[in-house]
Amino acid sequence: MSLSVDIRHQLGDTALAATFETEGGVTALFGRSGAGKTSVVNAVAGLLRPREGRIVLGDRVLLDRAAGIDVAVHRRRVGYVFQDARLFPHLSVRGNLLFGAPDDRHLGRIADLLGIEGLLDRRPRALSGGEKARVAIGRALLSDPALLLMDEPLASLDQARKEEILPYLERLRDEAGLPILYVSHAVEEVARLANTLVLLDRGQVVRAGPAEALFADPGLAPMLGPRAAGALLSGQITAHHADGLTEVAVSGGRLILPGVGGAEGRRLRVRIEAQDVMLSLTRPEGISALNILPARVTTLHDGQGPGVMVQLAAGKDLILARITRRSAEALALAPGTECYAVIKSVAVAPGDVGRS
Ligand SMILES: Nc1ncnc2c1ncn2[C@@H]1O[C@H](COP(=O)(O)OP(=O)(O)OP(=O)(O)O)[C@@H](O)[C@H]1O
Repeated sequence: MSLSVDIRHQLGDTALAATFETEGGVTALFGRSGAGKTSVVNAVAGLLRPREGRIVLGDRVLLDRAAGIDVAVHRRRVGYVFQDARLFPHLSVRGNLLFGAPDDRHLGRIADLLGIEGLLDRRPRALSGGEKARVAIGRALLSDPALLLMDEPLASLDQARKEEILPYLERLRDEAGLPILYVSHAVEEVARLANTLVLLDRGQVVRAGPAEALFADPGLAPMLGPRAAGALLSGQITAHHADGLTEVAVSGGRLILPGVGGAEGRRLRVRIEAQDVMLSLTRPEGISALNILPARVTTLHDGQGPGVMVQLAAGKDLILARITRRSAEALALAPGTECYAVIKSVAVAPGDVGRS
């Protein structure tokens, strides 16, 4: 289901002006603190009432200032998951899940989707942070929403709990069939989940579009953080090896990655960080790195320091490599240069690999 947002509002000193469209899946709102992410989500929920604009979900107009339409919060059919789970302490997990649900028909399916079937009779105080987050997501889903809003749902969790929940969020994205507007300022999370990326800065949308294209854009690296920049490759598991490595076919060749779970044939999204990619003009021999992909330089983008971000085409995928300007000059890299992208297997962390 599509969502179209086109709003303007004054927030103190910040002029919020957000325009973007998405066809469904996960749309991530990304930007630094104060960029306006929560305000956009609140406007979609109906909690913030923009001075001007239009918000349309599927064929329902939620807001149209010019036409005098402003649908009330409880009629918008949006589920909202906050950073802190906000569960009711006096209700069991079952009671929390069914609070606001029209009936309990979907309780079993949603509890199964989120892996909380065994927790239904517990009270929130007897849950871990990750379990609380999953119950909060379940409660939002059971209210029969047409759209799910998630404002930093993992921000209060440690890395291990985040890793625990991300696969459930991927399932939700792929199986629940409802659009998700997802606020985060964690690049890894956005890289795992987003189909569409909306980059916000000081209240304005800087860029909006398909996540793969934006992650591969060297010009956006400063905004994502040069150390966090990295392209997304789509691949498919072809074999699990006895030494714990997994072979993944990508359009430009094959990658050997450390222990990726999933059956052969499973489609994956792999994030390769730009700082983990080396470039060579000849195919390297006698090197420990297991991944060597033939590639062609498409663009070079100067950073502010001594670094340069190189975008390469490897098959149908784009890769980013962050190298020094000195190296780029020594190799005489220019658009069209044929080279090899060299990636250490262990540089790809388990959190960089997700379902696609
Ligand atoms: N009611 C308000 N009155 C005045 N200014 C506001 C109000 N609400 C938000 N702002 C300002 O608008 C800007 C955007 O805030 P918002 O909470 O949407 O940002 P955010 O990107 O979600 O930030 P964070 O990542 O810190 O949650 C901030 O500068 C904030 O101070």
